[in-house]
Amino acid sequence: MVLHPVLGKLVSKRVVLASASPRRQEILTNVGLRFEVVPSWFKETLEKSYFAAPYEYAVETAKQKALEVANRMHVKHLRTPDVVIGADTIVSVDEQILEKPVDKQDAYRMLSRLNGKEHSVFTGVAIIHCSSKDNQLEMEVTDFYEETKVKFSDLSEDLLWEYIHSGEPMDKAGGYGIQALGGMLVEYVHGDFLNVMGFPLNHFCKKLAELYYPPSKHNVQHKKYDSIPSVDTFENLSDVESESSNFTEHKGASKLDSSGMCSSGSIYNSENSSSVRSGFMVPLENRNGMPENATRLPSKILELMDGFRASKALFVASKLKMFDHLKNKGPLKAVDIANEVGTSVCGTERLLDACAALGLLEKTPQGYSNTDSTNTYLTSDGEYSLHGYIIHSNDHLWPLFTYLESAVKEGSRQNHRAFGKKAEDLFKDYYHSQEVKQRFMAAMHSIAHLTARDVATAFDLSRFKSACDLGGCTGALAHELVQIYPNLKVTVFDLPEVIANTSYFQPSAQHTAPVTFVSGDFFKDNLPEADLYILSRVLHDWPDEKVHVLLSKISAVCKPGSALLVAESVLDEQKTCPPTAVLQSLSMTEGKQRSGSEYKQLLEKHGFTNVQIKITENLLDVVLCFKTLSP
Ligand SMILES: Cc1cn([C@H]2C[C@H](O)[C@@H](COP(=O)(O)OP(=O)(O)OP(=O)(O)O)O2)c(=O)[nH]c1=O
Repeated sequence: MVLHPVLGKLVSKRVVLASASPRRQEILTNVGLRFEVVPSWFKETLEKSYFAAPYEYAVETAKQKALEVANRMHVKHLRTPDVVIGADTIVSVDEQILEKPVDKQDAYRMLSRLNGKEHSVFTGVAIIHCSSKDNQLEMEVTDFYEETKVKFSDLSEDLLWEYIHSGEPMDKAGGYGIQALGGMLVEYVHGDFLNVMGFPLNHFCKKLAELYYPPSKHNVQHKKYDSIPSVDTFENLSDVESESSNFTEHKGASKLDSSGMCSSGSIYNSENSSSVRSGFMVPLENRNGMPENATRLPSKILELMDGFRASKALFVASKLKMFDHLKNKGPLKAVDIANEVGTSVCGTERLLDACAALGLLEKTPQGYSNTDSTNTYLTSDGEYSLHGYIIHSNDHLWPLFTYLESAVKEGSRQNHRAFGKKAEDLFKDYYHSQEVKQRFMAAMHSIAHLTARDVATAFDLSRFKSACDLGGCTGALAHELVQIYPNLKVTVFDLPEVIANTSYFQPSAQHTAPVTFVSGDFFKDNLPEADLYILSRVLHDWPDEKVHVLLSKISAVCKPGSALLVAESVLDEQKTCPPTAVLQSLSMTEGKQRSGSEYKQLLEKHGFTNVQIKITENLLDVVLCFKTLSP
């Protein structure tokens, strides 16, 4: 999917759409972007005569909408978003700006002006990247606009009034909605249709590409970002990715303080095709080479020092199912939640306040309520719930990490200290305790379900007729695959104890081809036949020797032209990125996280060639390779 790598840059960020427009929400949701909606309170009352051109008004309004939300979220809830997106759509005819009609007469006035003529629809968009430094909000603003020309046919008075009485014009710029009944009024459209609906998606993706994939130093003269970057292969992963990993190093945005003032001095300077600004913060150094702000609190370090408290607060609130109660009954006071879950009122209040401080809850005089992303990810029954993984982190990983010091000294797992059992014995518990098994499967399911779409679409797999997901657990990836590739038959192959417990995790309404579950041990048993084998989150569990055994087994059953898809978090060549994968290594299992070149080497050794790696930035990256004639 071509757009995906660019939008993928937003996956790990807290994205807020500062707009109440259902069309904007729909356009961004349709392309898989996950975001919170916080409608802006900015009143659209800027003095139009101050703007030289109509689009300048739309851009400034979009910017003010986004700034208002960024500031409000920072100040009111101490919950600074990473990215805030604002937009404003206007219709312009004869140099006049038309916004939403205030009543039916106003709608009639607007539609009559548009009747039989061509007009322009401008949407201004502001993308604000926020960060909080010593509790001060810092913002980098990028803005742009898109113009689409629309021509109305000659329309009769009756038709105009009939349209107005439909109620459709009232919440739309220019008094019409091209995407619904209003489409009947339109003779032609020149330009981006979605721009008329309120959000120029294509230009937005190009702007993100400029921000996240800036031209490299070497070819700055030649590289022009008028297209959206597509799949990163192993060969071309190098400089663009590494140079773009830290947003604050990018040119192409203006830096604002929380008052909305641009540090370069200019508050308004928009161009259609680019918005290159100056004004980057460079740490000042005094003569001794000591950063001048050394006496200010180092926020990153403080954040890390407090990280364990934050994690535990999240774990405990999840374990006590506080987010579930709030989803069903919120807003609730601390005393109500304490009564529901059987905890102390004072302890509950402190925990809920901590969750609010961490941005997981909203606190108002009416009580506490979940944020949108808490409803989506933290309640136990949501489709994209991470509850299973959080409970696994609390019950299994937390005790292990308590013994990290011994783990580092001894270079081995600490299961015996954390659980009084050796790792092998603990593993047997998974088979004997139904509760532990379900918890572990729920944890694996959470991650597999959340990453399934990215894994399934990282490469075009439509050429394959059959796939076998080795260690595919609950079938979360398999179900996504059959949905995306209707001609693909997918088999999940996993241990009998796992397969026996998959029914709980199956999607309730199955509109797609069913997935087949087969029990077996991929080290010992024959593998089902397939054109495409999948190993998702399997290889990092095993040391190289075991990986060789498994790969040679797959290679032996793979016919030439068949492929192997590996989904893992791929480390950079320095092995310091991404941090989640690097931190996971501290569990000291006998397996390990590997870099792109390590995966390439392992796979090539077993006759797999044309190794391509796609960095998805959503926990799991994807490696695809093909079996050649002779290993
Ligand atoms: C011209 C046209 C506009 N529109 C809509 C897009 C925008 O939602 C709306 C213009 O109003 P806006 O002020 O841009 O947006 P909004 O009020 O809907 O939301 P917010 O201010 O919270 O961001 O008109 C259509 O849906 N179809 C059309 O054909």
